[in-house]
Amino acid sequence: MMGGGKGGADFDPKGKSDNEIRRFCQSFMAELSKHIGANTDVPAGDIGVGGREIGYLFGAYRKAKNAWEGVLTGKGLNWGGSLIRPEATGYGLIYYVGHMLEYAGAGDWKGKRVAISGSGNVAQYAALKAMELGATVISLSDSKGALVGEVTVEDIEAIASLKEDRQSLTSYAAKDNLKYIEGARPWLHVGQVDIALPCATQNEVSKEEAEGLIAAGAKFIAEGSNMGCTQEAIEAFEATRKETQVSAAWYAPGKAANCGGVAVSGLEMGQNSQRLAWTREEVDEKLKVIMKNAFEQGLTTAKEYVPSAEGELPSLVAGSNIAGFVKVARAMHDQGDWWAKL
Ligand SMILES: NC(=O)C1=CN([C@@H]2O[C@H](COP(=O)(O)OP(=O)(O)OC[C@H]3O[C@@H](n4cnc5c(N)ncnc54)[C@H](OP(=O)(O)O)[C@@H]3O)[C@@H](O)[C@H]2O)C=CC1
Ligand SMILES: O=C(O)CCC(=O)C(=O)O
Repeated sequence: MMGGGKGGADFDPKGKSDNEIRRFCQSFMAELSKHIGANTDVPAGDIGVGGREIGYLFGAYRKAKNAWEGVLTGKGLNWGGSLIRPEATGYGLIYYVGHMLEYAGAGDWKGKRVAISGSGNVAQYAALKAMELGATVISLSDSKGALVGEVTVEDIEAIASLKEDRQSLTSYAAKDNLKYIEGARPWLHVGQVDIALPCATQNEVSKEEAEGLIAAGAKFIAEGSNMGCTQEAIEAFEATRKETQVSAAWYAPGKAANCGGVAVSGLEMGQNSQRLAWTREEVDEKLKVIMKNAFEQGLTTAKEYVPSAEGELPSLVAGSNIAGFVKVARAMHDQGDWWAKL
């Protein structure tokens, strides 16, 4: 969502036909269209909302307003969408963690064991990019259970088409490489792990799971999901970060690590305004630059504001929070919302 708003509905698409979903989206937009606009709040996909739903919502908005505007992102490519928007959150997460690895002297993605939760949009593209860069993905999950084992590109493709039909992983006829654990999240079942990427939903890593991940060797934890880790889990990671760089677990919050999605939504709107369509390579390059900046801003702001011991990895959660706060506070100051002599 571009703008200050975020919203949703309690309509459960599971077990509904595409036509029922279409009718729901049209009714929903009959009211929502009064509150959004290309320069107000611009909704995008999120949990349970992908290209199909954005299409139905966009069509209903266009009819309600009798106008084609760049409102709603994640649009189809032949009606105003941007290349790389579907991939952006997952790819961006992997680019962001690439900078964490490099800064911490841990090399690149090659040979890393990566636990991922979720099996929707963010999880699928994070897994594909991690594999492309030489990592081994050792889990996926959904709201019903977890798949643990070495995930292949063919697994992701099959799961993507199953998820398109709103099926659960229970109906994935896993081959010998994957074990399905009903009712479980992956974190305590993956064995030795280097990187953990929560990519399903909020509060999906508890304190005990954070401690289990640390004990299993996880050194890098970055949220693809919004608020994926509980506060207690974040505290467990942050405590380890401070103790020693050798065994530090370095945590990156979703507001920085998953910003590639909203950033490419911004690029989609930019293209809509210019009536242009950039190539896949152009958008991917811009996404890489955006993720590098997001990492560096969090890092340098942490160094500026948070005292740290010699050799300690800077707190990306503090740095990203403070960077966001300072940006908004300065803009509000300059626009006269508050005053103090700076
Ligand atoms: N899409 C985007 O561009 C962005 C998404 N995000 C965040 O990333 C996360 C994933 O979103 P996205 O991939 O788009 O959504 P999807 O709907 O494509 O996938 C969501 C995944 O999470 C699982 N899930 C949903 N609810 C629960 C639950 N209560 N417990 C366990 N698993 C659950 C789903 O399982 P099932 O299929 O069984 O429902 C599915 O595997 C969300 O936190 C979202 O806000 C953040 C930035 C951008
Ligand atoms: O693309 C967007 O505008 C928002 C994506 C999203 O769901 C998020 O950043 O939480």
